[in-house]
Amino acid sequence: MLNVQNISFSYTKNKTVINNFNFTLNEGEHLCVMGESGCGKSTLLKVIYGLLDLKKGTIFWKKNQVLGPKEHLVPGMEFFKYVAQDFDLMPYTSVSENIKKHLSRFYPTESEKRTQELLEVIEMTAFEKTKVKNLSGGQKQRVAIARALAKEPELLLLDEPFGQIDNFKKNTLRRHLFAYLKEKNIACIVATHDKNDALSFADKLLIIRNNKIIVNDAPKEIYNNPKEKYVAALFDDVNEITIDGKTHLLYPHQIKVVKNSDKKAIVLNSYFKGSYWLIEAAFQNTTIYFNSDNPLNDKKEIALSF
Ligand SMILES: Nc1ncnc2c1ncn2[C@@H]1O[C@H](COP(=O)(O)OP(=O)(O)OP(=O)(O)O)[C@@H](O)[C@H]1O
Repeated sequence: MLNVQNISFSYTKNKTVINNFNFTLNEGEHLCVMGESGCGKSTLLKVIYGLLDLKKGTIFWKKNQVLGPKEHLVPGMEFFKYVAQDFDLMPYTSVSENIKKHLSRFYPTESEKRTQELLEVIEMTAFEKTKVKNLSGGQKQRVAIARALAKEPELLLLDEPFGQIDNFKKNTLRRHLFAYLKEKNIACIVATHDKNDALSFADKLLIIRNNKIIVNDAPKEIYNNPKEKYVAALFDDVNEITIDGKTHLLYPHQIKVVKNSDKKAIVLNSYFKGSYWLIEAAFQNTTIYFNSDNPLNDKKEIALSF
């Protein structure tokens, strides 16, 4: 189990980036870390991997304490792997050599089998002989993930793992990768801006705001009962609507157009979203967003139900 206890970290004296974080993660569990840009997601991964020295607190993986560069000559924990945003690969060697570099040369058959297995997970079998320098950003990102998995770490730390990968590939890669991690009982922590990483695949979701953890729970709980607008806005457009003196946070799919109601709005815009339209409308001195099967005419008055 990963046990993060009362940790704090700052790069400079007067600005704390991680302020008293506490959480645990079991073996094989999958945690997503979300929050606005600059809130400290990447820093948290680096601290857990042992690349930075903590100001306060402790991190343990089972009985082993994670130590920073001050106390650990070669930074980075042996049973962890960390894939940074700038995946540092060997550009002049092939995709399969990059993966194999981390496998034992004494067992060539095993090593080849494992490389093939990982090439399949990242859907790069066709590129096994291609030099890394000739790959696209997204392809390099996939090779970096396979390389990190080569030695089967106990904990995998991924920083925006699908940031450079197109939607089509991203969806299959996510499914393959997270199923593979579960099958091998590899725990993982993913720093992401993408709600799909969290909602469909994470066991737990941790949300950071102003350098503090504000929520740590199952993604479904957080999505269904967002504690504040900041949290709901990580998943979708969110409407803050006051009804009878009480403020409600509503996602666009929770507002419907009806024939009659006392809640009237004026349509401002309709945005095509593929399988539905997102309607922008003026309601009680504020702008709201909701979904509709069809576009609505600008300036039209409509009745809504929440
Ligand atoms: N090496 C550094 N030296 C000083 N400050 C840094 C350093 N790296 C990051 N920071 C600052 O620490 C804060 C947290 O940065 P971090 O990269 O962890 O955020 P993040 O949540 O991962 O952001 P993003 O989502 O944009 O990747 C930011 O204010 C950033 O400017």
